[in-house]
Parts: sequence; structure tokens; C-alpha cells
Amino acid sequence: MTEQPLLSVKNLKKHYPIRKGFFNRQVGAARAVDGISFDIRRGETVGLVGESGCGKSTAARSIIRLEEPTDGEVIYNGSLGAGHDGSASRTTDVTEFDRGELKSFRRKAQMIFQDPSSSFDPRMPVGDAIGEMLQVHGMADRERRRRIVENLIDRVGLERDDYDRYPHEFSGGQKQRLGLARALVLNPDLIIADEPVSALDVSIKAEILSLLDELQTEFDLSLLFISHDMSVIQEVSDRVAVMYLGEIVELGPTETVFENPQHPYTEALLSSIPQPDPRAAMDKIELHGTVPDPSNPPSGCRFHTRCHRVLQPADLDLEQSSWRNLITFREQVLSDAIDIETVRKQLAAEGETEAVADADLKARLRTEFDLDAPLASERAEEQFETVLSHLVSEEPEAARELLETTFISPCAKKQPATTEHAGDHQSACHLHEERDAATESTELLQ
Ligand SMILES: Nc1ncnc2c1ncn2[C@@H]1O[C@H](COP(=O)(O)OP(=O)(O)OP(=O)(O)O)[C@@H](O)[C@H]1O
Repeated sequence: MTEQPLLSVKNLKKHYPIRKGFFNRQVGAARAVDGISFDIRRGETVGLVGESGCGKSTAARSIIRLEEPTDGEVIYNGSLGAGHDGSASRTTDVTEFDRGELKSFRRKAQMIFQDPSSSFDPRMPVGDAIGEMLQVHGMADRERRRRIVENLIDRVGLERDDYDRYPHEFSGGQKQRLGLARALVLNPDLIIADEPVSALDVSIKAEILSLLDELQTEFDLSLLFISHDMSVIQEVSDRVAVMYLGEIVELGPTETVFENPQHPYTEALLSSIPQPDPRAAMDKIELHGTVPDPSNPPSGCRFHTRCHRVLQPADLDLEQSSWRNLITFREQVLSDAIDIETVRKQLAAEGETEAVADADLKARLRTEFDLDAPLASERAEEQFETVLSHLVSEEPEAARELLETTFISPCAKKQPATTEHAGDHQSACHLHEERDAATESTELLQ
């Protein structure tokens, strides 16, 4: 029988209500975490990576219920241990834990943060702050607490005498060592580290990562390591989960994912890693804009609005760059972001004339979206020109109406299903569905 994972996150969701008006009625929800699933096995490090705002911290906080999850399960297969009241736990689902179970679980699952200062009271010696954790969990003997904490302070590479010093007397790296001591003092089996080295200088960063590695073996820890930095994730993780706008888009062993990424978002993140050898550098894939608003996520595949591989409708065969520009143009028109009057005024000022010809306005719009050359498909070019004509004739409604049904990527139509790849590796991208369908039809023909 295969060993149960220490923690199984199943379809976890955290939606923040958006309220408005006099009656504070809920008018929507920010879907910060929107149905993520992954396991953390005993002794392994899972890296959770993605840009700022994609929901990593919310996921972490929901897993240990610093935030109440909206839906889903977090199955904890470890033991709640001696701190628990002794009775067998009613459930293994953290989202269902009562107060007592949650308190015991919080001993076993500790969090460390980017800024460890937040865990230390500036007016309390750091040793007492670490020892307080033991006191809260029932250790009354002050001397014993002090011995345990001094040993830990020593173990994380500081001096035993540091026990009596105050937080402001430590550097950023030293504070993160203290943060680790604090996380370890209750002998946890899981540590969730949320960007623990992001604020540190390169050399200090390396020291903390290597300390974390040593401690993981020594204390037999499982780790969920959150970072936006692919190179850090590569260094520390056994498996990696790539998160985009509340969802996990790719999951697999780190080596496999880094060598053979299956999701265009992962590809883009990987291409941004600085390469010491310029010859080895892959072409940088530019991620335009920021992660969209989770209260209004794009339809279908959430990444399609920024994806360099976004699929074209079956009847189109444009250059991928023109297609991408056309999608951006479409979005801007649909969201009413093009102010034709301003463009007209600009042109008038440049030409020192009152009268700006429609043809010039259209040409300027084409240039703005890098679509100067006629589109390679005659029908697409015709439709594009019609939209431009509506815009320059101040008929944005008509332009929108046409675009509602034109230039729609298949990626925008439905959510991609999860595809399993060889070696415990999965991703969710329409490209694979397309390839699978192509393989299936060739097989049928044989
Ligand atoms: N309390 C809240 N109320 C409403 N929206 C929230 C709340 N907390 C987070 N969000 C939103 O949820 C999304 C995910 O935020 P989160 O902090 O989890 O992302 P992150 O990937 O950890 O980014 P960062 O690294 O910048 O913290 C963001 O759009 C954020 O604005």
C-alpha cells in the first residue's frame, strides 16, 4: 500500500465577498483560491509558485485556517499528538476541526512569513517570545522552556545568549533564523513558508535555504514553500504546483516541470529566470499586464488573455503575434477602453489640423495595436476593418456587438480539463486537449 500523504488539499476554495451599498449587500466575490487540489507527502517539499496576486498566500492561510475556507477539504493524516485531549479525532478534515482539534493541528502545522518581525513583540526578549508558544501549549516549567529554546536558538545558528535580546537587535537573516526556531519549537510535522527568503540578500538567502534543508531532514518535516521566484522553487522543491488566478495550472516533480513544462504560464515563468550562460538562455516570453482581478476572471482558461499560445478559431490561421494583438484589441474594445476622441485630438495636434480623416484614425488604431499589415485572412481583415469603421464613426456599440461574436479563442469558451502526462505530471491547457483529439483521430484512421 502506498503511504498516505501527510496533507491532501482537495478542491479548496476561498472566495471573499464583495459588498456594496447601504445594505452592504453581496454583489460578487473575489475568487482568490478557486478549487485547488494537491498532496504534500511526508518529508517532501512542495513549491507553490505564481505571480503576486495569484492566491498563494490565501491558499496557505486557508490550509491552516487562518482564513475560513469557502469550500473543499484539507485532509490531515498526521497525528494531532499529545497536546490533544487524548480522544481520537472525530475527523481528519481540517476544515471541520473544532477549537480543540484546531489548536492541536496548529502545533503540527506552523507558518513562517517573509517578514518574521510580525511574529515577534518588539518589547519582549526573543527567547521569551519563542518560549511563549510552549507555555500556550501547556508547558508550565520556565527553566525547561528556556533550555529548549536556547537549544533551538543554537541549532538555527545563533548564540544561546541571544535569548535575552530584543527583535530590533537582529538583522533580517537572523530574524528569519529566529522565525524558524519559533516555528520548530512545538515539533511540527509541516511548515508552510510564505516567501521566507524574498526580502533577503542573495548570500543570506542561500544560508537560510541551506539551514531549512538541514532542519527538514533533522526534524523530519514536510514543507509547503511559497514563492514567486522560480529559481528558489527549483532549488528547494521536490514537486512544484504552478498557480494562476486561484487555480493550479501545472503540478509535477520539479525536474520534470522545469525540463518539460506543459503549461504556457509555466513556460513564461521559466523564461524569466536569469541564465548565467547567455547561450543557454531561452527566449524571454513577456507576460503582459498583471494577474487579472479574481472577482471578474476571464472566461474559459483564465490565462488565455495573457497566453502566448492562445488558440485561434478553426477558420483563422494568423501569425500568432497578430492573433495575440487582435485579442488585446478585442478586449480593449469590449471593455470600452479605447477613447477615440483622445486619439482624434492627438492626431489633430500632430497634423496641426482640425479635420482628421477616418482613414488616418483607423491607421493610428492599427499602429497602436501593432496590426499595421493587413491580416493574413481576408475575412478576418474585412471584419477587423468593419470594427475599426464603427469605432471611428463613434459607434462603439456596433463595434462591440460585432466583436461579441468574432475573434473568440476556443480557450475563452470553456475551462481546460486536467491532462495527465508521464511521470506524475499534470497540467490544464486546451493545447493538450487539442493534441489528444488529434492523436485520437489519427488512431481511428489507422
Ligand atoms: N481579505 C481580502 N479581501 C478581498 N480580496 C482579497 C483579500 N485577501 C486577498 N485578496 C485578493 O485575493 C487575491 C490573491 O491574493 P494573495 O495575497 O493570496 O496572492 P499572492 O499570490 O499570495 O500574492 P502576494 O505574493 O502579493 O501576497 C488578490 O487579488 C487579492 O487582492
